[in-house]
Amino acid sequence: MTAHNQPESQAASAAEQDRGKFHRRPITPAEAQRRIAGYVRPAETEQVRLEEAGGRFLAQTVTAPHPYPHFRRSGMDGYAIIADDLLEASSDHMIWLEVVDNIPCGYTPSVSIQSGQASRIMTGAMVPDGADVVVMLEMTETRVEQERTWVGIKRQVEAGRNITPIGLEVKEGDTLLEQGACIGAGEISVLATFGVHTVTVYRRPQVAVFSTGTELLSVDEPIEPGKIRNSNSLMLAEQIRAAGGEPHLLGAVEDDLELARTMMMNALAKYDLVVSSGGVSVGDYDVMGDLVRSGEVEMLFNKISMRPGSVTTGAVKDGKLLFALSGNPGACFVGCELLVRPTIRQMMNSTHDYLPEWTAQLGRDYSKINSFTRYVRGHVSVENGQVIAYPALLDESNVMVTIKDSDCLIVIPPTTEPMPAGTPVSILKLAVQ
Ligand SMILES: Nc1nc2c(c(=O)[nH]1)N[C@H]1C(S)=C(S)[C@@H](COP(=O)(O)OP(=O)(O)OC[C@H]3O[C@@H](n4cnc5c(N)ncnc54)[C@H](O)[C@@H]3O)O[C@H]1N2
Ligand code: MOO
Ligand SMILES: [Mg+2]
Repeated sequence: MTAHNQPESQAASAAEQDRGKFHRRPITPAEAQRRIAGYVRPAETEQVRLEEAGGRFLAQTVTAPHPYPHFRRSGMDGYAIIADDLLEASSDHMIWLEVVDNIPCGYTPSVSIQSGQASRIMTGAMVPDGADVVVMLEMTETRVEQERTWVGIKRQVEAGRNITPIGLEVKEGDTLLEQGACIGAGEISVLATFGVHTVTVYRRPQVAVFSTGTELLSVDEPIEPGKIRNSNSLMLAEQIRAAGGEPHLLGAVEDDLELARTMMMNALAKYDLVVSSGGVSVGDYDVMGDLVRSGEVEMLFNKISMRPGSVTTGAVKDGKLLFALSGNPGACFVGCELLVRPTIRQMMNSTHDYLPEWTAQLGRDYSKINSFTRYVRGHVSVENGQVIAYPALLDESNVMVTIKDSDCLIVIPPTTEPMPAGTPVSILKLAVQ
């Protein structure tokens, strides 16, 4: 359908429809986030092998079944002895102790140490009872006499040296990892250490992604006048993956209410979360805006006092959330980072659901004034110990190319004055690969 062959019945009610489109009540970004959070349902859980758990979110709290280390551990290759045996040692007075055992890693000592004795011991091996210090091999010399081995030491050593006590890192019963922790290399090391070889994690939220726009070509199609390739769907899929969700690319539909309705309803029925791009503003073919207002879904908001993405729309149907993001790539990107990413992470109980907020100095003047909060894409650098955030030179909602150069969103509060370089600003750090 083109603007020129619009049916008459539609034209007749255009004025009424327009009123519904225009009179949107903006809510703050924080209020939009709060409303969404009220509808987040936790994802189901599943068991995965530890080697496949990277990037997943723990659905169990893990406590330590034993202390770590669980035996007194030597930190050096050397001799386990009693520190008091060296009280008389000095550079001109070598103390000789009899070597009564040799303890490699993985073995238990065969004897306890008595005064006058030493056990040769390796790094990581179990320190024998009685010994309270391990003297490094380099500080010793040995001699063998009548098949008995002696170790000589010329220095005093303080008790406890080179012995890691039981439970130094972790006491039995300590909380190791909280539910909702994202499993990275450090977490895997902890879980492996304590024998957790299968982990209960949240299922990745299954997120449907589709775009609306008669102008959209798929990525493999040649360009045509008036048409563009559908970059938002793939961009969103990557953002969703990075947030911990599993994207499902459903393609694009033309700006047709029925096609969009079918796509949206099918997506809502099949997936945990639905994210669309395009068609949420006030244009004649902005079908997602119309759909959400139609009452078929419960609208949570259709205007947020932010730029880009002021027309970002949120809705819920049968307990499932729908995000109708703006078609403009910049607004689509920001809407996903501010609203979709936290939702995915909240579904997996993440304590780090929202983008981390830092304080920085504005790196160059920012002259656009607005009554809405702006989330300006930018990049951070540290200069003379100060975090500086440089706004992208092209940051309009419809600009695509500078998204890739950004590692933060600079928060410019509503203002009537241009903001000079050096002004303290909040920035939201983007998780850059
Ligand atoms: N009269 C008004 N016009 C507009 C307003 C307004 O308040 N009054 N708001 C503007 C703002 S702000 C934004 S943001 C956009 C929102 O547009 P829509 O969400 O309705 O998106 P579309 O109209 O479908 O497309 C906008 C733009 O984005 C391109 N696009 C769409 N989908 C994709 C995609 N999948 N990949 C790449 N690019 C895409 C599309 O071709 C358009 O250029 O409305 C303003 N207008
Ligand atoms: O949604 Mo538009 O991006 O407010 O600029
Ligand atoms: Mg539009």
